[in-house]
Amino acid sequence: MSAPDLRRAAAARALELVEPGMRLGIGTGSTAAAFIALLGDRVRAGLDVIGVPTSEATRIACEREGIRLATLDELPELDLTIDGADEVDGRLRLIKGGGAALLREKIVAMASRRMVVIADAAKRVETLGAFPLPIEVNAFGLGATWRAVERALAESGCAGKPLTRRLDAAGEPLVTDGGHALLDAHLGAIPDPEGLSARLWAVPGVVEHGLFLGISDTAFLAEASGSEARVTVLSRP
Ligand SMILES: O=C[C@H](O)[C@H](O)[C@H](O)COP(=O)(O)O
Repeated sequence: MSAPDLRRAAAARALELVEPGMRLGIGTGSTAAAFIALLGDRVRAGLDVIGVPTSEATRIACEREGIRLATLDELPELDLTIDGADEVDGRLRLIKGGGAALLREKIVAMASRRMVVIADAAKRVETLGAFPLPIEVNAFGLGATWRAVERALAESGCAGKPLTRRLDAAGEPLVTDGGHALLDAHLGAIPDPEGLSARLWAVPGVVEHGLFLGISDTAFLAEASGSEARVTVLSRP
């Protein structure tokens, strides 16, 4: 059972939630790409839905599949967002942004009545933080914001942990779809995600961070079971 097979299994389970006429938030990343491909098949078979993409990459993928798209200006309320995650804990708290799309992903998820996560079961963790936490920051005053973020991390019990600037595939500083820089906090473990979230939001220059807390209510997690994929449903307690 390959990783793409597991992603497809989780995506297929989420597709069962999609009903005709729904306004969908459409996530970013390799698992969301599997969902977009399956949704495209359904759309070509006659399913009428409209989607808001969470990144330029997703917009292009959806257009290729013939999925009707809108902006959040046109559709400020969505029924359901389906998206991947980099880590999921037992309370459905997430780290997202491995693909640099966290800002649009959070805006779209918050505009949705429901956000459902699709992921390989390997993304399930006991404690968030092994995956570097992405922090999107305004490029103006980056040095000062960097220092302030380090202080916020230290106050949250994550002292002395390295902060790095995300680079793109060409090795240049990455610029997000929103025109911002991205820092990655290599924390190992986040003892208090809610506290860290509040401290990061208090830093001028921080545009958004990759902690998604209290946003998603369900995760479909796929793992190999013999030659089959088994999808486990994780619900927020
Ligand atoms: O910015 C990207 C997103 O948060 C992705 O949903 C996340 O990184 C998971 O991506 P993948 O499904 O490729 O593991």
